[in-house]
Amino acid sequence: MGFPLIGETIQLLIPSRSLDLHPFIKIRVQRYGPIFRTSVVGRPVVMSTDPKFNHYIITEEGKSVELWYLDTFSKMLPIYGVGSIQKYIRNIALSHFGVESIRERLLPQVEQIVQKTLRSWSTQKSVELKHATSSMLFDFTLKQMFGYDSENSPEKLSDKFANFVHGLMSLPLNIPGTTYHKCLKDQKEVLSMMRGIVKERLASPDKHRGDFLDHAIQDMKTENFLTEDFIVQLMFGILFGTFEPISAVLVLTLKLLSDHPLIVEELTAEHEAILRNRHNPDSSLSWDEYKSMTFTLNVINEVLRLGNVAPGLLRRVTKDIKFNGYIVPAGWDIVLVTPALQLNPETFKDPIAFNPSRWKGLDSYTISKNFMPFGGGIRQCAGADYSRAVVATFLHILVSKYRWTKIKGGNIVRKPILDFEGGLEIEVSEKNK
Ligand code: HEM
Repeated sequence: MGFPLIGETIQLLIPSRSLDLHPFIKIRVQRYGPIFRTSVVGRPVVMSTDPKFNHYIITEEGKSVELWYLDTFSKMLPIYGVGSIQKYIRNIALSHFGVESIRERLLPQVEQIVQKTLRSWSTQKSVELKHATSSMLFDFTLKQMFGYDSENSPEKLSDKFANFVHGLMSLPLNIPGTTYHKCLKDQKEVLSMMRGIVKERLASPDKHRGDFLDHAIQDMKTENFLTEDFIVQLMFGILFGTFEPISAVLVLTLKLLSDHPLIVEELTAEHEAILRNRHNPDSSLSWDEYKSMTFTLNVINEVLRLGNVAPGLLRRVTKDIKFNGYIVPAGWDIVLVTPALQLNPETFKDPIAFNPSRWKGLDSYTISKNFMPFGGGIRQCAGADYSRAVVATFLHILVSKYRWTKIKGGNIVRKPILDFEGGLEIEVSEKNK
């Protein structure tokens, strides 16, 4: 359990520079077995790499466990709720970013923003990918939510949001000059911009745009918990879900692809075939074309498996849990270490190798039990399909129309959230120029 109060927090936060399972987990699994206890950020915690226990806990949501996030996260992102609030958030997110919306509306719009972004990158000497993809996703998500127009916005709000995200993992010391202080300040500014938009909409209830914000305002008539402040926090929370993980996946994809030219060739062949088979070469990406990207979707699965963007699922025990002769008492926290399953050599041979072709041989049962980049059970990510569609569309335009080379960076660091030291700088140019 480590030292009094801080427990083993420092050991957990020691950065690891590999895609492999964090040494904190590896060492303890070797020493104590697949389920062990520790103390982190002043809390007693059980960490599990055991598939059976993990699945059991996922099905216990709302019975003997509930969602838990680190105190800094829950203070800054108070929106991830329980019960009817959770259902509401899930449903509204799915109705704007779920499969139906992707098929009916989003796919061509994502294609357009990616085309515009890549065209602009191709005019620059170099692009820092994490910053540039985050900015693209920020502008696009807010455009979907309330028609945000980044080009005519006086400030680069995506930079402020990036500072906020960066500060979330810093020491929570609110003193001028600290990262955390800046994080709170930037969060306030983004929230204040959103609050202004919500107020404007509430003041002109007759105009209907049919977007996310209209939907939420409409629901204020039936859902008591939906206040002006709740809607602002809701949009902020969904923005966070989009901004950080998708950009991390995009950066890791390009980092891994730049190290594996043969995989880029196979990917390019798939996308050139899609373009060749099109009746109208100017038509936009269709749902059927997206669904036909078998290899691309294997590349994305492989990146999600290795990336482990969510380093675990966090739960708090509300009623004593008995498992294999042990008791996890109420009040303890549980971390389901899903990366351990995704990097298990018995399921994924040579687990650290980037090998998208491995997915051809995996059956759906094995996948469902061992691959959980988007969580599982009733809390399974509402943005999973959208995230896959964004990455696939990005790859479609990139490999069919552009060339890129890595200039520098792409050094992986887990703290324990995936990051890239010094970012990843690339140069992009149009293929036919
Ligand atoms: C690569 C991108 C993403 C990853 C890896 C990811 C991962 C996850 C994970 C692991 C969970 C489960 C958390 C838990 O059980 O504790 C989750 C939940 C959630 N995600 Fe995502 N996410 C991604 C993108 C998105 C996007 C784009 C959206 C919004 C459009 C989104 C919205 C949500 C929501 C609303 C929940 C909560 C669901 C609930 O509590 O019912 N996510 N996500």
